[in-house]
Amino acid sequence: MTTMRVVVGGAVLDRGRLLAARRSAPPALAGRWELPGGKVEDGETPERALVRELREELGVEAGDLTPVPGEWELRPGYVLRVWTARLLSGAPRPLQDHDELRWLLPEEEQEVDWLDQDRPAVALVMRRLAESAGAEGARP
Ligand SMILES: Nc1nc2c([nH]c(=O)n2[C@H]2C[C@H](O)[C@@H](COP(=O)(O)OP(=O)(O)OP(=O)(O)O)O2)c(=O)[nH]1
Repeated sequence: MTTMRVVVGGAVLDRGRLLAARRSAPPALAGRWELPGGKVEDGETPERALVRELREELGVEAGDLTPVPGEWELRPGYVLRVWTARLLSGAPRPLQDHDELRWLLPEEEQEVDWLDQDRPAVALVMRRLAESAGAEGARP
């Protein structure tokens, strides 16, 4: 039986923007932008892994996790799954694995060079953000 290793990615949302993180390693991925996160460890649920990774990498507490439908192959044996998340406390800082962070509005999605594997999930999240911004704008 082959076991797929799950890499969890956090689409951290705040005030209508998505947090993008620029990888600092390994050399093949450095400089490309991703959703912060990492590998689920043995015995850990994906949601707990994501909360842990966001704490380690960004120094924040995140919650209100909602799965983004879909699963994206990263390389043989590894899949990416994504959750939207809200900040409960702290301001994100690039503590580990990243050297820059940016908050992007939906129309700024293409301003960073996302890892290819992240693009479908990022597009879904940005579409939803744009829709909810539109709905808010339409309220009296
Ligand atoms: N964190 C993260 N990794 C991604 C994304 N997209 C993508 O292809 N990857 C790849 C890069 C890495 O090869 C792998 C995740 O590894 P990682 O280095 O972030 O995981 P980790 O924090 O658990 O690190 P480690 O235990 O291997 O040191 O998945 C993404 O959006 N977020």
